Amino acid sequence: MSSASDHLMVQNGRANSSKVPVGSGVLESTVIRNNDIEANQRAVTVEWMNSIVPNLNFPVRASSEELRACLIDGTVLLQLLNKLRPGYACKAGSSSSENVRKFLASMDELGILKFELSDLEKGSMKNVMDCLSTLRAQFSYMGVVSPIGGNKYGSPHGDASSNGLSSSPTFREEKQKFSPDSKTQQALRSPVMTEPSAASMHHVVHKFHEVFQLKQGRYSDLSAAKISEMMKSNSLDNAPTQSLLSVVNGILDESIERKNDKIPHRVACLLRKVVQEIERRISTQAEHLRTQNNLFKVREEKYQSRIRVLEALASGTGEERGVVMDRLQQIKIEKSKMEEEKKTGVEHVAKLIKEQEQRDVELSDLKQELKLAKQTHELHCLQMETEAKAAKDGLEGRMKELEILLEDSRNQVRVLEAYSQSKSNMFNKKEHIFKSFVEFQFGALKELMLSSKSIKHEILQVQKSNLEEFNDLGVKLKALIDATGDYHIVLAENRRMFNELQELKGNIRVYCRIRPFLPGQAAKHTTVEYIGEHGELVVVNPSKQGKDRRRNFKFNKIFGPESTQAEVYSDTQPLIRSVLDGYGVCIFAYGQTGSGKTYTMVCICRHSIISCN
Ligand SMILES: Nc1ncnc2c1ncn2[C@@H]1O[C@H](COP(=O)(O)OP(=O)(O)OP(=O)(O)O)[C@@H](O)[C@H]1O
Repeated sequence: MSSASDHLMVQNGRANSSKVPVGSGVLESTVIRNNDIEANQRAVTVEWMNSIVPNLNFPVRASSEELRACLIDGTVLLQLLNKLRPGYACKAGSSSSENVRKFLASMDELGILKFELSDLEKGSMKNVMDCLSTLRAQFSYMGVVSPIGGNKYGSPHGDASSNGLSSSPTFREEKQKFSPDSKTQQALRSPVMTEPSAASMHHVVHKFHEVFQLKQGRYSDLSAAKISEMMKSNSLDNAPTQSLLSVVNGILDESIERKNDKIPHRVACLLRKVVQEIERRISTQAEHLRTQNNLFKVREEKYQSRIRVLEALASGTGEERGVVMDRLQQIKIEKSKMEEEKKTGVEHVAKLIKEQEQRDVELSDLKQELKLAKQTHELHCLQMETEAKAAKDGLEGRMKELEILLEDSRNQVRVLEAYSQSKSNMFNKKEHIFKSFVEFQFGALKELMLSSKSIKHEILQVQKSNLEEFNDLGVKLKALIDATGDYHIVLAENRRMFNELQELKGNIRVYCRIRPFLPGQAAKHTTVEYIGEHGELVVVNPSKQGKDRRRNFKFNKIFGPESTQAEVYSDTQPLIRSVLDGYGVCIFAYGQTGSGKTYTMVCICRHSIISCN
């Protein structure tokens, strides 16, 4: 047992052995001792929980609130229960209260005084710790037969002597070897070995059904090896008591039926083993009952001491009365404080009532505002509905228009698709034409390239021939240039000679041109009598006599009435050449009006333009 447990036992011993004195000091010391006992009991229980639930490591001297925080969700309680009752396999639920209820139901099943859910939530933790302490004590001291085995598979409540086993010589001999005390101590020393788990119990039951119950009535036929195997294994220790009793009854019935009072040796050994096991369990159970009895005695002593304390208080001395008066004074002070708090509370309530009235007024105002807002909102809703209806109608109309537009658009799309298709066909045709054109152009280009090559070749040949011709022409041109030089010299000489000839003809020359009669002139009577080849002119004036009648004139040349403009120009043409050669020349006409000056100089011909030219 742990140190905490030892300490608890010492404290329990002191509490039990001490006599309760009369007076408040005694009361206080008793209360303190009871508190110490509870604290130690709690520490032992916590240490026991730490040893069973893995990784719990809860502080041994934890406070009530710390314990409450640890146990409130019920998972630790269910873990504890699953460790103590492996076959129970109680899973944690969705809520903490569900877990705690499962644990409490299991406590009901085990017959342990349980606590209430409210105790764990907000009440005293003492009831909780008492329950856990009882659970610890039950599983620690019951040892051999667990509450599960006892309840589920039958407990050895029956008296062993009733089966006649106590009268058996074999039983008496073995009973001396395996006394209850030694077995109990063994059970207390190794509770795990003597306490069958649910899983092992199930296995053993199955095995016993196979080996014993299925072959009931034929125990004598069991082989020695089978019996020794069963006796060697520890499965007999873990077997349910009901099965063990069934085996004993079966063997005894078999022996009675045979009526020869002989039991085979191996069956007798098995019988002895089974009886020893039953005896051990009975003794363990008796030990447990004694332990429980002691616990109940301890509790009775505790309650007796409390009763005595209360009686001492009830019949206390003057000193106690003083203590009581002091206590009463304190209570009065607390009462006055509470009355003040109550007064403050009343004022606070009045204040709250006023505030509530204000809130009511505000609430009524708010209700009015809410009503107005509701009406406004309803009007607004109606208006909105009207607008929504109008908008809906408009949207429907718009939808119809859009549908018509959509249909038009689809038609246009179809037209455009057809147009696009025709365009595409046209483009394909054009592409085909263009390709053929390009091919034709490529062919033509090739022909052109070939012809270009031939032309280039011809040009080169022509250039070659031209070069030859140019060379020949150069030679000829050189000869011509030489000849031209001679020509210029000859020309200059000729010009010089020409001008000299003009000078020889006379620098001042007088020509006479006789105008013919103009059409429409009445008297066509001429006065020119003679025109000589070398410029002689004879004019006759019939109105005069003598030498004035005939007058002779001499000119460089005379142009008669039949002379043309060409004839006049041919005689003056060399003068123009002299002008070009740089000589000064002046030609002017002289005569009376209408004599033909302009006609001769300007050459405006009215009748014979050709002749003028
Ligand atoms: N040789 C000619 N042959 C025929 N007609 C001529 C000839 N000479 C002059 N005429 C005619 O005579 C007319 C007068 O000629 P023109 O005007 O040349 O005279 P003019 O001397 O210039 O006169 P004016 O001094 O008044 O200017 C014109 O009608 C012209 O055609």
